[in-house]
Amino acid sequence: MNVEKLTCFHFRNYETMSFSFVPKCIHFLYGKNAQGKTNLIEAIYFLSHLRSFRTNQMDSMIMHGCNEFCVQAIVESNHRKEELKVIVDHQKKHLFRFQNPVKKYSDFIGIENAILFCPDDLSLFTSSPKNRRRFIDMELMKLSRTYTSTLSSYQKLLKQRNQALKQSNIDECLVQIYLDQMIEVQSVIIKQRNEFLNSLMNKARELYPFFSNEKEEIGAKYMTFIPIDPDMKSHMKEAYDKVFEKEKRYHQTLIGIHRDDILFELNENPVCEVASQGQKRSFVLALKLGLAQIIYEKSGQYPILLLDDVFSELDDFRKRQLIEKLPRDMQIFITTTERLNINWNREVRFYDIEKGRIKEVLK
Ligand SMILES: Nc1ncnc2c1ncn2[C@@H]1O[C@H](COP(=O)(O)OP(=O)(O)OP(=O)(O)O)[C@@H](O)[C@H]1O
Repeated sequence: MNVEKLTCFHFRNYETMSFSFVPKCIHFLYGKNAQGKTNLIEAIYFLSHLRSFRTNQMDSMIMHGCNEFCVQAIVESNHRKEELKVIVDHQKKHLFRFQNPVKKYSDFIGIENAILFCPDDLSLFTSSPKNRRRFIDMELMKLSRTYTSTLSSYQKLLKQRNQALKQSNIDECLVQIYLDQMIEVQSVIIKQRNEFLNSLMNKARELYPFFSNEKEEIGAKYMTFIPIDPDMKSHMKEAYDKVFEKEKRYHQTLIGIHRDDILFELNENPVCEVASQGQKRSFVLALKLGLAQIIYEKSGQYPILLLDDVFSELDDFRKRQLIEKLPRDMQIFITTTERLNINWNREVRFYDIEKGRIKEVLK
């Protein structure tokens, strides 16, 4: 998959920008601090995920003093062209594919499939469970439209059940109707999340030794409120029966997949407790490149790889190993403030970014 052309209008510090990029090539975005390198990567990421990796506030991406932004791209996907456009105003996102409006996010997310590796990724191990669930959910949403609709059904049912539990006179029959449906969708979601995590870890386990000098074992466990086995639905019924009196007192659903977590492990200890920064970096690199492999196996093409400011964080050994492991067919965007003296052994293009303007340079 390749971004062939990217157009930004009133996006962060890009007033109007339209630029063509080369397929399967490494694009090296160089510039001093605060010039717009990450903004450009954010625009590509936004078209893939319909959200930013830096903020939950859509408004903050609109150029100061303007009312809306537009990000548009021509993307090559499995030898076919896709034309994608998103306009964001202060109220909402407007999606277009080949200039036709797209109503459902699930029909848009993942058409352009980009994966990101940035310094903030290390917080995956230490931040709240919500971020770890989001990591898995975003990737599954890009890979499967049915996952997106199953997840949004769950969120809708959870909201409805919570509303029913909030009433002073709780309609227990109605609460049970929502619960029966929630149990059905949760068993699907748990299975998909768990299978995805297992296959991702199989890839990551193979890749980790390339980024680590030591012999270490990495692992991950999907943590949910019931045992993951063929009897999941009856386990759920039991668990909800046990907690129902408490739910009535607290007026909300107290257990469910909206509280699940992933426990990442290094030599069977929680990563957040034992791993050094370097080990966390190696772990995330293995996860992201493992993800690229999974996407390749499922879709027949590599995603676009966005590496934001990561080379300054990696030691020489990890830099070399990363370069060696980057698939040759992958289009890659790398931001950095330093001109790197590296033999890439493949086609590389260099760009200077200054005050929201991009210009191709020789080196
Ligand atoms: N909504 C916005 N409107 C206008 N300018 C913005 C907006 N949001 C951010 N900026 C500007 O974008 C610039 C930051 O761009 P970006 O985050 O891409 O920096 P960078 O080149 O990656 O720098 P660094 O190397 O420090 O990470 C800053 O000058 C900031 O003021």
